[in-house]
Amino acid sequence: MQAVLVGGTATHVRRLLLNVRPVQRSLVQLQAARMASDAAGTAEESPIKYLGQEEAQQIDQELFNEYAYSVDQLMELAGHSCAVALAKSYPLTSLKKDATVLVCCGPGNNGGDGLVCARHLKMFGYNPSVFYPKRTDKPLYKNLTIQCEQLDIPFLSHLPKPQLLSDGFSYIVDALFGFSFKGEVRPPFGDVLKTLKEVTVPICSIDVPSGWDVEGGNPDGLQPEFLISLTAPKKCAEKFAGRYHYLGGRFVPPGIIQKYELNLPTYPGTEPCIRLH
Ligand SMILES: NC(=O)C1=CN([C@@H]2O[C@H](COP(=O)(O)OP(=O)(O)OC[C@H]3O[C@@H](n4cnc5c(N)ncnc54)[C@H](OP(=O)(O)O)[C@@H]3O)[C@@H](O)[C@H]2O)[C@@H](O)CC1
Ligand SMILES: [K+]
Repeated sequence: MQAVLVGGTATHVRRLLLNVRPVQRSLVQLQAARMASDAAGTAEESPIKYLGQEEAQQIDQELFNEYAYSVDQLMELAGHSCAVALAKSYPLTSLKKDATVLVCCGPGNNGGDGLVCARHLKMFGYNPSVFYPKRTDKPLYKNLTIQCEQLDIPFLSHLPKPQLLSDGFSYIVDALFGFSFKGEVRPPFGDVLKTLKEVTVPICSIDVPSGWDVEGGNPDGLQPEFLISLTAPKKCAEKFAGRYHYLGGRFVPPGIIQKYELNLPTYPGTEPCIRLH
């Protein structure tokens, strides 16, 4: 705490810390740190942390097991932040082709984020379609699928050729694999990634560009124009050379931010996402 007791803030901060419950302390400490750096006027923000694969999975488990969040909750917030960041990058009025968007969903939670994102894009006035080749039997995914179907979001039975995709869609959301992707791509996703590599419209990746090693990236893989990192960027995001890099998933409790030294930027106002570059 010494580092944050600057100028007239010391007594105020001590009083605050005495009067709050332990779970609130980290919030107060975060705020105190901000007050201190504001007061000093010199402190530079530490750089945001880029997570390794194991660390990302550890945080994921901690959110569920120790912080008692459910997958549905976080997926909803994550998918919503993806749709908002996409709408900021590709405003409805700037799109031709009736604002058609294709959302490609994989078998895990990254695919679930894609289904949530598709639903919110529809609510925002876009015309999403979904390609979801390997479905999971769990109720969460079934429900997300029904919710999309009830909004008349079409599900494609196969992935069209690159030329048709480029002609038919304004951009393509890549929600195939996130931080649990490992090893060589297995069928049917090799063909899917090959097709996506050939399209000429922007590819927009959720959390990790699919087919990239979560830490090392993939210089021969997809080169998305847009990436939204969820919770915190993964190491591979250092290799992202596209136009829009967002951070979303504004649900990380201060305890986790501190424990893993995430150094997350401050989200503006009530925004669910923030542009990193
Ligand atoms: N707390 C958070 O941070 C939150 C995270 N969230 C989101 O969850 C994402 C992580 O989700 P996840 O853990 O379910 O894994 P994900 O990356 O979707 O992939 C798993 C699937 O891929 C498959 N698969 C793997 N490798 C493969 C290969 N080589 N070739 C082919 N298939 C392969 C694997 O198959 P299996 O090994 O089971 O056969 C499995 O089916 C994360 O990135 C973020 O988007 C938010 O929803 C909520 C908050
Ligand atoms: K992805």
